[in-house]
Amino acid sequence: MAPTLSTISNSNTWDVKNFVVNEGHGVKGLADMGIQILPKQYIQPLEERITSSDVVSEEQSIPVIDLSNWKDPKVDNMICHAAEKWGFFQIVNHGIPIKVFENVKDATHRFFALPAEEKRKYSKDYSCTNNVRFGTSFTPQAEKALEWKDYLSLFYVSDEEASALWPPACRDEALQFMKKTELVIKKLMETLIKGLNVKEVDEDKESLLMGSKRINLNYYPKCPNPELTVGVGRHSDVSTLTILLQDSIGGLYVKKLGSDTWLSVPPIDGALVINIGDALQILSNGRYKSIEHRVIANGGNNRVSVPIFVNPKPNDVIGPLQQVLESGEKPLYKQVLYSDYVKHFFRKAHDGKDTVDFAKI
Ligand SMILES: COc1cc(/C=C/C(=O)SCCNC(=O)CCNC(=O)[C@H](O)C(C)(C)COP(=O)(O)OP(=O)(O)OC[C@H]2O[C@@H](n3cnc4c(N)ncnc43)[C@H](O)[C@@H]2OP(=O)(O)O)ccc1O
Ligand SMILES: O=C(O)CCC(=O)C(=O)O
Ligand SMILES: [Fe+2]
Repeated sequence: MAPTLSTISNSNTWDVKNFVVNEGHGVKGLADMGIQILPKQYIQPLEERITSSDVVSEEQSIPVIDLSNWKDPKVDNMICHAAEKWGFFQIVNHGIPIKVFENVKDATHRFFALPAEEKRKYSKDYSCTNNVRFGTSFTPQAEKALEWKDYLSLFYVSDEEASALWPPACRDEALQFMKKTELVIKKLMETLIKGLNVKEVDEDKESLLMGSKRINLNYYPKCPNPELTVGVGRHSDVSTLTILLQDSIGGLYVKKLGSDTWLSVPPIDGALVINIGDALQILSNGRYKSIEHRVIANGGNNRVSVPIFVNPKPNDVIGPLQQVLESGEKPLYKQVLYSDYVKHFFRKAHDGKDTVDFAKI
């Protein structure tokens, strides 16, 4: 029987988690019912909520790098400097048509507007492939409090597989976004690798740095008590590099390196947010930083974001690159199978930067 607004308000007697997670309604299903009070399953401990005293100032934020004159070596220096000191930056004038961004954001809204029965076909229990997964929160089975977010996660294998298995509501736009960002991703990676004294990116290196890609479509519905919960908890990405498209709503916060303060990442029309992931932190022996970030919930608007996670291949072994250690630097990380690293990340709740301990010597 469909729950009524009054049973929903009393989340002691109604199984919210079953409705949202197992029945595949997602948190959007909950928000669409018009709940006025946040169910207790979403109330985060105080230390996980972001307050104004945690934020430095709205004026200070991550670097914005203009790529219109990429031939200028200063641009390469800015990219490597941002990767070392901030772990996060935005790029503008990158040459990717804005229409591609608009299309994939519209497609994200279109997918999440589908009825629960349609979206559920792509959930872990029903999806005919591990490469397509609709879900909610992060790891509901391991989390003490749920996160206010639904997602569709698409692991790219080939155009043919995407055409056959990705949801028609968003597959062409997601694929187009991946294709149109390819060149920028390649150039960013070459710049970063040159900055590590690696002269040549051969086939093995290319696989390690960008052998696989995953695109997520994130949906954060309007929330009745945004101050009590989070959109995404504190984490760093397990990718080498993440390319993130956010809409105009805002809500992404990034930890300032070496401090306990958080900076908001303001939406800039036409910009992409770039961040270093754990795999590149490990490969660079800690020179490039994968930085903790999180997303707040929003009381006034629905929000979407679309990250492309650029990764090693699942079967690659990652550890500090030999070229980085040539100068006599001591390795900080051991060699680990990348899929073991990712499985470790996905089997626990978000816990800030703790995932990287898995690879520490
Ligand atoms: C969702 O909210 C998020 C997501 C993120 C993501 C940040 C990233 O950086 S994603 C980039 C990750 N890298 C890759 O995907 C490339 C390499 N891929 C692999 O190594 C494998 O494909 C695999 C991801 C390890 C899955 O391999 P498989 O053999 O299929 O293993 P399983 O046993 O099925 O899965 C292991 C474990 O992980 C859970 N899981 C798998 N895929 C996802 C997914 N896309 N989203 C969420 N969880 C996933 C799966 O349920 C399994 O857990 P069990 O407990 O059921 O064993 C950042 C922030 C966010 O909020
Ligand atoms: O929605 C955002 O702005 C960031 C999402 C994020 O950090 C992630 O999906 O890994
Ligand atoms: Fe992230």
